[in-house]
Amino acid sequence: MNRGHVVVIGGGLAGITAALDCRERGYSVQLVEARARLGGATYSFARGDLLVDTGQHVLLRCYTSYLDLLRRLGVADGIRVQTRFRVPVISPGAAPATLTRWNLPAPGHLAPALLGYRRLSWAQRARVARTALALRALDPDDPALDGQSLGQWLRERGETPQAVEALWGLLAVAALNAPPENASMALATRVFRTGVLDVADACDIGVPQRPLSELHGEAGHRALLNAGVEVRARCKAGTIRPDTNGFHVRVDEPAGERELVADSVVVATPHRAAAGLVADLPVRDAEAWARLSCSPIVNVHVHFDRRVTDLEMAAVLDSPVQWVFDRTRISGARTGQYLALSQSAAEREIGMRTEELREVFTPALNELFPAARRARVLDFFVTREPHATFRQAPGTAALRPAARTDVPGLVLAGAWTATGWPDTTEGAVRSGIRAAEVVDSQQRSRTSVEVTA
Ligand SMILES: Cc1cc2nc3c(=O)[nH]c(=O)nc-3n(C[C@H](O)[C@H](O)[C@H](O)COP(=O)(O)OP(=O)(O)OC[C@H]3O[C@@H](n4cnc5c(N)ncnc54)[C@H](O)[C@@H]3O)c2cc1C
Repeated sequence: MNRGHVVVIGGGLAGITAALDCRERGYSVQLVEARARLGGATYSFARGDLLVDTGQHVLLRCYTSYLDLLRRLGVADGIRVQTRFRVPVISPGAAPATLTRWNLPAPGHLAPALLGYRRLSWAQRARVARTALALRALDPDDPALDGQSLGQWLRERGETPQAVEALWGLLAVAALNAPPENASMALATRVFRTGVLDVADACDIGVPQRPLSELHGEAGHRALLNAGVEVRARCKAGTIRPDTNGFHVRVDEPAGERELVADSVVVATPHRAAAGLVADLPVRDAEAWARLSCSPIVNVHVHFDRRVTDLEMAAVLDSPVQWVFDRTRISGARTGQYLALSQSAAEREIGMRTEELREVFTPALNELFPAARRARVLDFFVTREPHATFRQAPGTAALRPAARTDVPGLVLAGAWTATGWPDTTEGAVRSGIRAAEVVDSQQRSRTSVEVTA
């Protein structure tokens, strides 16, 4: 049965999910993607003998929709989730600390680790416990929360700058790609409640064990073709024109320009591209989407000629390095050790040249890992994503649109839409699921009106 025809614009995780779900609901689907590959913001490239991910995409066990998508794509084994949350926290010249959870019901699962977290004084640890309980009582969907920053809220609870830096900020900067002073308290509440405080095992960290292009773009492409979706890569959507029967989508592809005709259109592009695509349509507040702005992520990649650390992953304090990941096995490196340093909210680093970054990060690694001083650097390179996420600042909840627009049949998806989640792989997948639900409910009500008319 064909319930109608859907064009999905954008082949990131949101578009892949929306296309698969629409197909499963009985629609014929075309997915158009401007680039030569699917996967959107998540991709890998070859450099020498390394397969490099442009960003380290970690997840939490509470990313249920994303993990379910990977099962549907047949690549669930490409993720390893810790059996129990454990993050080493290292800093130059100091004994490492560990953040971990115990097998206790929430929120007690974190109490032993907090008690043993030597980066904070006893008074600071007691304060953190009280603050965590207060945070647990907040509602992430409360619009008032979005008016303030995590930093301000923590200060009002008496959290010291050291506790913010060594604990709250450590997690928030990575999760929200924003420092606590610029992070929406509503999104921070979502991260800390859903990801850390409410359910004991929600915080277990998952790390992709295969390059992201394999996990998302290639597996997604295969699954879409198997499901019967027509995938048009190198196909950039230009304008969307509605008529009485649906939509005409003008696309530009290597063979030339053409028009696709659809009953429904899902726009699953980043927010600025989406605003451009709907600019001529009566979609309320589209011009405000630009105010979501962007936050950069920079990854510094260092390939040593030998092992310099046994850590697979660590958070770093008192150093320019934020997080370090051992990518040796996953990248297929044949010699030495390949580390990726992931720098979120990288406003400073995004404008620095590779040589300048080398001058900062080589000594920083030497301080963290003494074995690095004797190692030779085989390769040092940088990947910069200036538009990695939208700026997850106070006031952005009001700017994030719902999937349903004012134009029936025109539906939005993308990690930047109003999922209630931060700009994450989980948010992207949830937005795709929601977009397919809206397409289906609108199409059903339209066809039932036509039948009764
Ligand atoms: C460096 C980096 C690190 C990250 N780390 C993490 C992490 O650790 N954990 C986490 O959960 N999330 C992380 N994220 C965020 C996560 O990658 C995104 O939230 C998610 O991938 C967004 O998916 P999306 O489908 O909404 O958008 P996108 O992936 O941006 O996909 C949109 C697609 O639309 C296409 N497009 C745009 N315009 C057009 C057009 N006119 N016609 C056709 N196609 C078009 C684009 O080419 C793109 O493929 C990170 C992101 C980056 C960049």
